Amino acid sequence: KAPPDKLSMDEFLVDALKGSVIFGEPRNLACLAKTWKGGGLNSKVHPQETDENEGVLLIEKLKAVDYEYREDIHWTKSQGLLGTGSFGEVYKMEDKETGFQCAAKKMRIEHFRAEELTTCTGLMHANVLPLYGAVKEGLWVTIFMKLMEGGSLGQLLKQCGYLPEDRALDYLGQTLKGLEYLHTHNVLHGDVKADNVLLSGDGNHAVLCDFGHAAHLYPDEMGNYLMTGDYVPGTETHLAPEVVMGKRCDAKADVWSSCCMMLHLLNGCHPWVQYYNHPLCLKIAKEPPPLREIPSSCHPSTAHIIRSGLEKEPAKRASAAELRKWGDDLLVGMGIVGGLKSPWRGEYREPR
Ligand SMILES: CN1C=C[C@@](O)(C#Cc2ccnc(-n3nc(C(N)=O)c4cc(F)ccc43)c2)C1=O
Repeated sequence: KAPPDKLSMDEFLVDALKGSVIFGEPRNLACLAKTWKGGGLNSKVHPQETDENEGVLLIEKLKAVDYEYREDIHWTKSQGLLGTGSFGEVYKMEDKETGFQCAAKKMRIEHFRAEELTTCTGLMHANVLPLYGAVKEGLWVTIFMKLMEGGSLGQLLKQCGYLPEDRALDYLGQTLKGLEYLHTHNVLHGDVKADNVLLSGDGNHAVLCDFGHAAHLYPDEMGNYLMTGDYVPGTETHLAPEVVMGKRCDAKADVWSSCCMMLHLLNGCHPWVQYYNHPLCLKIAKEPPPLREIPSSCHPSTAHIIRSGLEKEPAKRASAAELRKWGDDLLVGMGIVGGLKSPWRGEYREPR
């Protein structure tokens, strides 16, 4: 290891942060998270230090005490399980000192990918779930985030079958706004689907969550921003052709997934599964896009948006920004400016 005066700023920061929980900056958390990858140093070198507690809290309502933030001592899970994300369970939690409530995703360190934090630290957008901090306690990593009382779009679909077109268009539009922001910050979400879109208590505000499959996008010699590193593929039914073919992919992979999600919202079932058996990867690579699953009752412009996002060639596929713009114009065209016509938890609709 380089002598202290030769450490980079980040290495210096991490050295100072190891073994403590502090109130700090997103950048501090990103640096520390990189040392948690692969089970962290201590789990191998010093197995006895498996209750070491370190991390960075990003909001003042989560209060570390004497550089510690431990479950059941400083914070506690309240009520039941909210959901299960990629490799983790999500709970409602409460800070014991402030009484502040938020959500917490807890996972074993072997399942933790530093990208889950390095991709979302420092990002702030109305349609991206805010990060409140993260701590490691022994061999567990817990990530804190804003509580979304409306639950996930996946849960909404289970309750009401499929969504009316105006609601589906509005949720797709909000998801595309979040994707547009991530893509301009060279982040690929990697697992866009209804389970990873969360809703406010009144169902009107949607945010993208779960960066467990996210990846940083880097420019190649041609200036295309491509994904590198160990991408863990997302949900099979929503994977883009270039992903199943193992090609290096770019932000357009998220656009394909967002339109697979739109088919799920409109039909109440995932694309492909009604026509093909597993493994679906071969079909996604070989077959034409699932355009026959676009409901015939859809507005022609809604069908156009989905077709443009389901182009098999990434270069020909629309970007998140283009689809979002068409979606906005369509909602205006449909006369939906002030508010949506259909209730957000309407009557049950038998999946098509
Ligand atoms: C910013 N950030 C930090 C961690 C993160 O990668 C995640 C996640 C994740 C995965 C699955 N599910 C939920 N999930 N969260 C909530 C909530 N916040 O209220 C929730 C509520 C549910 F009813 C069901 C699943 C839920 C959250 C991420 O994005």
